[in-house]
Amino acid sequence: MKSRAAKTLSDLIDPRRAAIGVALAAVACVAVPAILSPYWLYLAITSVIGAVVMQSYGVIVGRAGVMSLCQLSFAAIGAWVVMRLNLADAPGGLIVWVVLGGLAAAPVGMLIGLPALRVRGVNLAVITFGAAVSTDIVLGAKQFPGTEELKTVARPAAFSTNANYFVLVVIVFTVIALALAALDKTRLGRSWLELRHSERMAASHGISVARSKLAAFAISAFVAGVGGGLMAGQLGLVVAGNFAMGQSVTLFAIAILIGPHHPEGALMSGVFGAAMATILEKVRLPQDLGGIVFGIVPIFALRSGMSQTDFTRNRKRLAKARKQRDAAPAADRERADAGPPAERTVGAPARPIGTGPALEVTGLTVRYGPVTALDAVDLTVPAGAVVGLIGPNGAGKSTFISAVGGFLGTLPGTVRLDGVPIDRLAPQVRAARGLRRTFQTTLIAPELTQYEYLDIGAGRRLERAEADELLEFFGCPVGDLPVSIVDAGTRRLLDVAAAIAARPAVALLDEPAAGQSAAESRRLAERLARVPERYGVSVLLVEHDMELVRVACREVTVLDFGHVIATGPTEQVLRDPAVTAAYLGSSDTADGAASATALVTPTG
Ligand SMILES: Nc1ncnc2c1ncn2[C@@H]1O[C@H](COP(=O)(O)OP(=O)(O)OP(=O)(O)O)[C@@H](O)[C@H]1O
Repeated sequence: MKSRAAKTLSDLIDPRRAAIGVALAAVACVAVPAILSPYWLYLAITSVIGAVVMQSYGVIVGRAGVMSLCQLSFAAIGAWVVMRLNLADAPGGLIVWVVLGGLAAAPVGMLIGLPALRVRGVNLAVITFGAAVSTDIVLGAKQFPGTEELKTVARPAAFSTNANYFVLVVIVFTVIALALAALDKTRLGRSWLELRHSERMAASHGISVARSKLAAFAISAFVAGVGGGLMAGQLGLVVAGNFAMGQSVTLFAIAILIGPHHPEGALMSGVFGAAMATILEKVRLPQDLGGIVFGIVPIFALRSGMSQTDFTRNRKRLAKARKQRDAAPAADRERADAGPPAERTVGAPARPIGTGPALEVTGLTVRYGPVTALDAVDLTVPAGAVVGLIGPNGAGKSTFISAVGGFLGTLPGTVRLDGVPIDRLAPQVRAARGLRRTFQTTLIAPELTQYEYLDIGAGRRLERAEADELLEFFGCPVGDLPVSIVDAGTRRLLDVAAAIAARPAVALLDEPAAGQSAAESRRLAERLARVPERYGVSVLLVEHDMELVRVACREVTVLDFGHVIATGPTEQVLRDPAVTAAYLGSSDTADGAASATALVTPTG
């Protein structure tokens, strides 16, 4: 049986899909030039080149979720390089020039991507639009090389006719589509998906948000540059108007609407972008209608939160997954209800547990303006322990997790992991060093499957047996189910499994039992108590469920208004009158009253 861990080409590219894609491309290469008149063939070439440019939107907008409005500026760079090399009769010919054009655009993409490290959303859109405006101004003032001399771009002999040039652009489109599909399966591709949903989640899995975004800008600029170069090859001479900033915005709207991160979406977008004006002309409708349609329709896509191709693919995937789930043997569900297997026989070995504290926090202070959320908090998680962090609502528990995880920047106080100071490190570096966290609100990308999410968490490709063992242990349905069909409570457990999959020194778990029934919560508590011995991971557990805390934690620290009011063995701390008083102080909330009752009435 083939191992999941061995990353072969067929792991990166679905052979069936790739074969279908290549076959369709081959049919198009034969049929389109044979069927279409020269006019429509020319339009078909324009559409496929448009589709290549849209593939660049597919990377930056569709995959990474970054609002970029200057993709045509990158295309202009590609075209410029091709025209310059053509004017100089540089060696290599058009195909080499096109690649060089893409390579020239990539660093410019990274440069424009630098502000994206600090700003996002509309602000970033404005910055990228500024780049498009600057390109417009520069191109308006300076002509493309070769236009004065009227030296048109020389096509290679094999692609000199339009019929053959169509074949070339289809090949380029197909190669890019296959390369991007393979990239989707790599850690970089998955990191884009996480970025699109939550940068904090990505950082918590050890992913560098900066590197992933810059890579998205560079790759998307490369693809757009290739598109621009092909455009120069098609037209012979290009002018500033071919890359107008307004066009960049229209293509962005098409990207949001159609979803060019899927090959069929890129093609549809290319056809729309290139042929819309002609179709309107043919049916005798005013050209302005195109602009109005592209202004209004994306609003619907934004409201559904999905592009057209995502919507269609999602529906198919959900239907398939529901069938898969309903067909799951009853035994599987029963197993989730029973206790976990006594011994772990698969997967990576447990992390060796040290002797000193796994996590040692001293004097940690966090202020949000006038609110002191944490005031010189000390807390230790001994190696091999599950320690509870409890306290009424607003006590500072989540702030503590974020602060220790590095999500609130550099703060007063020290944080040591396995004896090594980590308090000056970025969140993704802390995660990579062995400090993982989960969030109160999980934002797992619904496009992922359970296995894919565990792979992201682990930072490596897990064996199927190892993935199933983790899922089973934490009470998730076993198998590679799409995340979109598992309920919110199960997603939290999946989050915990993904954190543990990385074998960190310490996992900070923020209310993992929220959304679980009392019985499920009890089961989770029993399993969490066994995490150190089973996986070698020490745990800090934030919870409101006192029954769970009692079963899972051997020690507890209690926070109230950002101060530690008690710390020590669980039962002793829960009987502390100061702790009960802190909870009763918040008994105006249902949570506080319930927790205060649970503190004094152990049910274990
Ligand atoms: N981003 C923020 N800006 C300003 N104040 C904040 C922010 N986040 C938290 N706080 C405040 O800091 C204090 C601690 O909040 P925190 O969310 O850490 O408490 P908690 O113990 O996790 O509460 P809960 O149990 O309800 O999750 C509260 O007074 C809260 O209002």
